[in-house]
Amino acid sequence: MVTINLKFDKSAAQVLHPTGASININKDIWDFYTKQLLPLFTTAGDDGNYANTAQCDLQCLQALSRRIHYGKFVAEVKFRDSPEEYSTAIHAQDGDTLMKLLTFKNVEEMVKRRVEKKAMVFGQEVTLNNVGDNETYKIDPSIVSRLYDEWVMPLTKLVQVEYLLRRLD
Ligand SMILES: O=C(O)C(=O)C[C@]1(C(=O)O)C=C[C@@H](O)C=C1
Repeated sequence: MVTINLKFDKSAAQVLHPTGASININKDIWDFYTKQLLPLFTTAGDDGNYANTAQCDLQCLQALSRRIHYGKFVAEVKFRDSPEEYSTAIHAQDGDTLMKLLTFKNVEEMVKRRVEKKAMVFGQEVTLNNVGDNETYKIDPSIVSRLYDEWVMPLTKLVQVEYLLRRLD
């Protein structure tokens, strides 16, 4: 059982429809993180750094969970922008149409390029004599782009669909 709690302050929570609180996909996040993402940038073996590793895993999982569950707020904004359009699909409980309505491929492409660039800029090894080595990064920037393409954005959209399906309850 994965229990990573998100703490939104009270005023933020009131922006959402109350049933939004019941949406929690931390189990899916745990699964892709441990089974698919970690093997992309770790090597098998035991370096003995258990405490540091656990702390870093926890930070990553919390950051991912927060980012993905923010989809509730994005969905609320989208609903308020076009209530009629979304309501028709919600009344029909049509998740596929909701998914189409809330998807913006051009934005997704921009996000992927931006996170890859960020991983290049902030993931450089900086030494005194050599500020920034363009060849060596702490994490392969293309994996960061893939992380968003294959898991972060799809799961953010899943949260949005789940939220919208219950938005008129
Ligand atoms: O920007 C939006 O409209 C979002 O819903 C966020 C997001 C994302 O996760 O970054 C998700 C779906 C869209 O297709 C584009 C981007």
